[in-house]
Amino acid sequence: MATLVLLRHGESEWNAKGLFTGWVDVTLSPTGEEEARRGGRLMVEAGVRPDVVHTSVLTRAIQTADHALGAAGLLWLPVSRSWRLNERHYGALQGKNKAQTREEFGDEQFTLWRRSYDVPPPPLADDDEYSQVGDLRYDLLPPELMPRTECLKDVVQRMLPYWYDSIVPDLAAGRTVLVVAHGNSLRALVKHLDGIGDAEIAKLNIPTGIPLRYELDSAFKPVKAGGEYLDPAAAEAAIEAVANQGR
Ligand SMILES: O=C(O)[C@@H](CO)OP(=O)(O)O
Repeated sequence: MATLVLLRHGESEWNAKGLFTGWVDVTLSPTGEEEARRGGRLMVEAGVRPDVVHTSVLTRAIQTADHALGAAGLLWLPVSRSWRLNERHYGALQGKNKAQTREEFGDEQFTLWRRSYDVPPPPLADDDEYSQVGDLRYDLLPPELMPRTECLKDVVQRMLPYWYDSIVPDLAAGRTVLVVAHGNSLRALVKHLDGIGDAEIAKLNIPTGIPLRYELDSAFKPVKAGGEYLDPAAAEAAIEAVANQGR
């Protein structure tokens, strides 16, 4: 049996403003920093002690890991980072207000772009102010892998090699693994873990800053579907709020 803990970053400055973020590298809001510290305290209270940490290369996930580990007295843990855990690239929606986008394009199109499995938003132009083309942290990324937009299916495809090549070996070695990432990269991982269907995944939302614990069997599949939030009541309310963004 292996323990995996998933943690979505705390509220970011753009979550607070209701903007589509994707690969834009925004920082945590003060609320998000506190959420992250609380996430660390929840792990301590539940007796969950990660041995290793994996984060995306986006600042909000890195800051969340640091705040959570700091609160848990575990800042010294080994950390690996990968672009494969990044938030879904939101294409031309990056930087746009969610409520305004819903008003402009209608609820059906908004929901399709936001939660469908295989409909990506239009691509983001390389010279757009919110493009990541030229960002130093992607220097070693083969140019053909650099996204201009992604649907959730694309995220599953680029995330799974990291799951199998980097996270599963840690679990197989008996380590408790903490993954600090994003709403949609974690939806992609949960879809894989729980075997959620392409249509059903539209209904799954992940709250900020609340650790989600999975016990995994020898095939690295959940012993209990859906895992367990370390604060289930807070998670329920926060999930509802994420689902209703833009409304
Ligand atoms: O803007 C984003 O990058 C994501 C997560 O904050 O938004 P959504 O939950 O709408 O997919």
